[in-house]
Amino acid sequence: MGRIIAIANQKGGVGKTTTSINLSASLAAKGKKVLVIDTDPQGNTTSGFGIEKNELENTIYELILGECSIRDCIISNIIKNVSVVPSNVNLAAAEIELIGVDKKEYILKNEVDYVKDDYDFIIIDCPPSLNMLTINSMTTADSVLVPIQCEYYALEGLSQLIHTINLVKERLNPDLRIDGVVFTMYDSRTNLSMQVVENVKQNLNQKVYNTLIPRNIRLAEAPSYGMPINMYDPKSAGAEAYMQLAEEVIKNK
Ligand SMILES: Nc1ncnc2c1ncn2[C@@H]1O[C@H](COP(=O)(O)OP(=O)(O)OP(=O)(O)O)[C@@H](O)[C@H]1O
Ligand SMILES: [Mg+2]
Repeated sequence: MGRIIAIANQKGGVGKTTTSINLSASLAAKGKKVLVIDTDPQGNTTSGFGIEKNELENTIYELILGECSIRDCIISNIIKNVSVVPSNVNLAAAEIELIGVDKKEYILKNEVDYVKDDYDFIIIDCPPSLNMLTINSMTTADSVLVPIQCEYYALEGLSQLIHTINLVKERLNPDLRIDGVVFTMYDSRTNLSMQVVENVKQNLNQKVYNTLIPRNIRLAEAPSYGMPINMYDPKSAGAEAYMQLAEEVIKNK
């Protein structure tokens, strides 16, 4: 049965999508079957895998509205061992269209239940907010992986995120746990990065992954070629880091 990990932090631009794409591709390179679910109307995970996001008949939007089933919107093996539930800007309207819908917190979970035995890992990229899509992702997930950018305001908003995770756990998904924290855009040349890591370790009583994702220009370039880093530049520091993270995630059962 697949392990379902939501990649979440309501802070924007911390590396959720970069981690979703490259952790998934690295797990796949290690022989794991992976489904990536894009729940962000920005659709960056979708386009990051080279999918033309505005020409899709079925996306997570249709799935959330009950207009298609999950199998109708999965794009299979976009790269070897990676399948994608795509998203695009249409999803931005879902929040409003869900007003008054019964049990709307469980829509994604009910669909993922049909396919979770088909995969070793299901990775859900969350939008930068604590909205109904993020709640759906957390209701679906076994655990939440929190990317934290190595910058001065890193801790800001984390208590709110943890509060949300705890609320979902209490009311919607009793088995939900925090998988761990992963530091992104780490710059070994600056004291700031080191300080952020130390600060978070001291103040946040959570598992911290040993892998530090470096700030690496190749990671920023890869999406414009529609490729994960291990295809775009497998020898880059970014590719190596995400491979190492994948290994840690596999061990962190
Ligand atoms: N390790 C890294 N090194 C260099 N650039 C990075 C790295 N990680 C992410 N980036 C770049 O930083 C920007 C934000 O990253 P990303 O889109 O992954 O964050 P996000 O948390 O998904 O953002 P959003 O909250 O908008 O969904 C992107 O331009 C991305 O290419
Ligand atoms: Mg994103």
